Amino acid sequence: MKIFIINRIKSIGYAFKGAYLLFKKEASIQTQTVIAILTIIAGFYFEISGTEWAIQLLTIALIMGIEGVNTAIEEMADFIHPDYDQHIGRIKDISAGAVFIVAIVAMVIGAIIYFPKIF
Ligand SMILES: Nc1ncnc2c1ncn2[C@@H]1O[C@H](COP(=O)(O)OP(=O)(O)OP(=O)(O)O)[C@@H](O)[C@H]1O
Repeated sequence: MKIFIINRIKSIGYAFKGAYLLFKKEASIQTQTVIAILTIIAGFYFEISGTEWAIQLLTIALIMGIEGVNTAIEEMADFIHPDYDQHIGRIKDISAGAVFIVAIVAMVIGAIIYFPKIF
């Protein structure tokens, strides 16, 4: 049991290190952080409901989480096969496509929440 708890604490430490690397190194995550802060400010300004807060925060977490996974896939692809390769290109395109899908849905969710409050 003690070993289990120590290992879990170590895992949290590794996860913190990974999140720190993402925020420090990845321009796309930095951009998304700025957008997330702006939407949180907008949430307070327009006094969105509890449900809208939950959906907004979930959307922010989803987009940043999937961007983190995309970055990890790109890093792994570059490590395993640094040279140009059609398959690596396809893997990276599919990974970027996953981020794109979430980003489109996030924009639609933003429009559903804020359009009625602005217009
Ligand atoms: N080794 C490779 N072989 C073939 N095509 C590649 C390779 N590396 C990148 N590409 C192509 O270039 C695109 C961009 O790849 P890249 O790794 O620069 O990602 P990115 O989205 O620009 O990420 P970031 O902005 O985080 O660096 C890929 O989606 C793929 O189409």
